[in-house]
Amino acid sequence: MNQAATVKESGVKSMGIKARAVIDETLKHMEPPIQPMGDILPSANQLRHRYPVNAYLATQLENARTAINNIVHGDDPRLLVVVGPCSVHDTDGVLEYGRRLAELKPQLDDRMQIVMRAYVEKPRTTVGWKGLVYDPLLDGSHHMAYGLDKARRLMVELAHLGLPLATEALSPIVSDYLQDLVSWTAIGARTTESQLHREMASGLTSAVGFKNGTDGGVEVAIQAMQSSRSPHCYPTLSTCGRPQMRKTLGNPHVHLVLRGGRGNPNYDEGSVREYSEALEKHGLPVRLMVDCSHDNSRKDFRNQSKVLNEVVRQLKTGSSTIMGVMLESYLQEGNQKVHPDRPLQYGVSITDGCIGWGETERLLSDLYEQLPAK
Ligand SMILES: O=C[C@H](O)[C@H](O)COP(=O)(O)O
Ligand SMILES: C=C(OP(=O)(O)O)C(=O)O
Repeated sequence: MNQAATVKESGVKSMGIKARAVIDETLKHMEPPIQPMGDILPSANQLRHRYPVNAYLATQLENARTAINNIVHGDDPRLLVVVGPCSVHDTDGVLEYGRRLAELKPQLDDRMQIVMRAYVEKPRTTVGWKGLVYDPLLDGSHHMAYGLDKARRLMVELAHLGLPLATEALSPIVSDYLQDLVSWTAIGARTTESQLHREMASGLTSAVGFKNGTDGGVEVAIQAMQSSRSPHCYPTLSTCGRPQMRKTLGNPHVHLVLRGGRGNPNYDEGSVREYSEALEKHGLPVRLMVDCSHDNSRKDFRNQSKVLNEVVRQLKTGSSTIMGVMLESYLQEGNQKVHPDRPLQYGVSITDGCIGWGETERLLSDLYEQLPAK
């Protein structure tokens, strides 16, 4: 399916005629994605030029980042809701999901800030498919130039739907290809303790959520926050692709994300109180996000609604600590394995199990009813 046409035909209901004209003008200049081309990668600047952030998107991104930062700091009472697929493997399916979410979003905007997960890199516990950027054809061929191109193109198209985007920043090099399109960034449980990721986070323009470690350890995420709030100096590649020493100012918008650990949840009232005290003790803002998936759901997507209900209960008792939630959701519920001889089921995750669109719509509408008006 022609993706440019898909966006054009989507009829973004919440946008005016002027905004649509800007989108059409941008899409006119988009060429079809480059084809697999071996191990030469374009530079981040080349790809940014190919799929640019125009003036319309720049304003939208700035507004979304400001709103998210305000929520993180407690200056906006709305709930931050990061929702979307565990991973992107099929850009058509993810665009369809994005169109549905973009249609729902305006009805929720006054009580929550919706941000869509566009996770194009996946961390693995040992080995496995590492995401669209690394292996876009899902067959171990690792056409990374094609993967980067597809990922950036998808993010531009989703952003044009009016959706702020979230991603996990995994490779500090890949981050430069995509970060200008991202409004909320995760540093995952497997990399929270890594100095490279803390350095990267210290220079990102988006708010950054540090997950607690896979063993449930929250201390590493608190240390990561302390590190990333400080300036850093580190070697990397420039956006032109040359080795560069990068100096960062420190990121004041870092925060904690509770995702459970070793099969045990950590979103209960006692845990939230304990981690709030730890944040306070370290002089950090007492604001955190609860990831309803991963070990908080005991890795069963059917438990995400239970986690969300408990978060709502805590919010209703007046807790000002929880400022956001994360849900793993896609078009169809569950997940599937990639098999070379079997076609994939459309709209089903190939990484962690997700709740389906029907449940997502229901949960978000119920959540809206239970949240106080702004
Ligand atoms: O979020 C997805 C997964 O939990 C994460 O990528 C780790 O997956 P794995 O344990 O299957 O490698
Ligand atoms: C991999 C993820 O989370 P975690 O780092 O908590 O496992 C994710 O959110 O996709």
